[in-house]
Amino acid sequence: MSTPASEYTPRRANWLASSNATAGGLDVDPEALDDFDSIEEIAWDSAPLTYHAPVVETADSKEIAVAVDGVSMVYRVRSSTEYLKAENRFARMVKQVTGSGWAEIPALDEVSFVVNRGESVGVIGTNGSGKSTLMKLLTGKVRPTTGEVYATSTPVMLGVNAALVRTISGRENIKLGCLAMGLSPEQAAEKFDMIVEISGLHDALDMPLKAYSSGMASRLQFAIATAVDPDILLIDEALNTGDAQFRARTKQRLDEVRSKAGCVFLVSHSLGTIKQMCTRVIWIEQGRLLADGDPEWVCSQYEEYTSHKSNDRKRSAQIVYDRTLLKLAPLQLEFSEGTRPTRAG
Ligand SMILES: Nc1ncnc2c1ncn2[C@@H]1O[C@H](COP(=O)(O)OP(=O)(O)OP(=O)(O)O)[C@@H](O)[C@H]1O
Repeated sequence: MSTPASEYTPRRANWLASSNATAGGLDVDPEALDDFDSIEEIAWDSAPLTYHAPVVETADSKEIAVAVDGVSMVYRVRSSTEYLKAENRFARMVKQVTGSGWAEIPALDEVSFVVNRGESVGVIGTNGSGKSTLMKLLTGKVRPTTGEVYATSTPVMLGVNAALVRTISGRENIKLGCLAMGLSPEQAAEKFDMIVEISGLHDALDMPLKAYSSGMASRLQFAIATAVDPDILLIDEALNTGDAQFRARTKQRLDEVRSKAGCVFLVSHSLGTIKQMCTRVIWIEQGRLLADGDPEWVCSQYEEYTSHKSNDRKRSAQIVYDRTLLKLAPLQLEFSEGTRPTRAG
């Protein structure tokens, strides 16, 4: 799908190459310079950036499961302070009295990618980067501000928020949950063993739910939610509640979905879970698609980025951001006649 990116020469390397002459023979280790923001400033301006032309991708209707085509999302929310930004005094007073100031919160910016059947895609990014927004758009329940999401079948969001009844047992909750998700009583009975198996709660099945720990309840909710057999499955953070055994069983279930020619999206802050479960990783940062590819590589860039961020090394974080972005070939989607999948929703 992607064209090999031309090699990116880190700016610091360029700077060091030119500075060797002036370094008076001193042996300077580039890595040792990482913490010096002033040096980063010099490095920053010394090398030009090169950007790729977009890769035009013709979507193959036999392979494709989801296509996200130039999607941007801006939330509009009422803001109590927005009136201060009104153009003149009168407008400001009106807004102040009516409280009608609106603030715009950009969440996604021109995101494009294609996911084929059988893929399991991890979605990573720091807090507020736009992962959940992307998931909401994939379900089709929320429309993007611009761009379009296409899917061959309606993606199903698997959350841990399916309602459970506290006063009845886990066993009864499984039956009730399946019926609530639209399964017939026969289908619910068929799925029962699998749900118990995934939840790992064999011994606690007849206890009322109020006696479950929150982790146990989450596992039960998650297991019930997996009873539906969606073609495209979206999971947002749900896997963080379980232990290693629970994750292993869940992986098995996700592999089943994938093997039935479906695809899975998994949002998680746990890179271990992502690497274990996914065949491909998408990194969304500040609303932009920053990387899309091999889980090991994308996660390692992300780890480097977050480590710089958490140590307040803004320049170094920015360098990792830019370097990673340069490896991404921007995608321009093209549908051949009659092959455009339906809009998600
Ligand atoms: N319903 C909403 N109304 C207004 N702004 C929103 C809404 N939902 C999300 N946002 C904003 O959109 C941006 C992206 O949020 P989103 O929840 O998609 O990020 P995230 O990557 O899932 O974050 P986290 O990892 O913390 O769950 C944030 O700036 C957030 O404040």
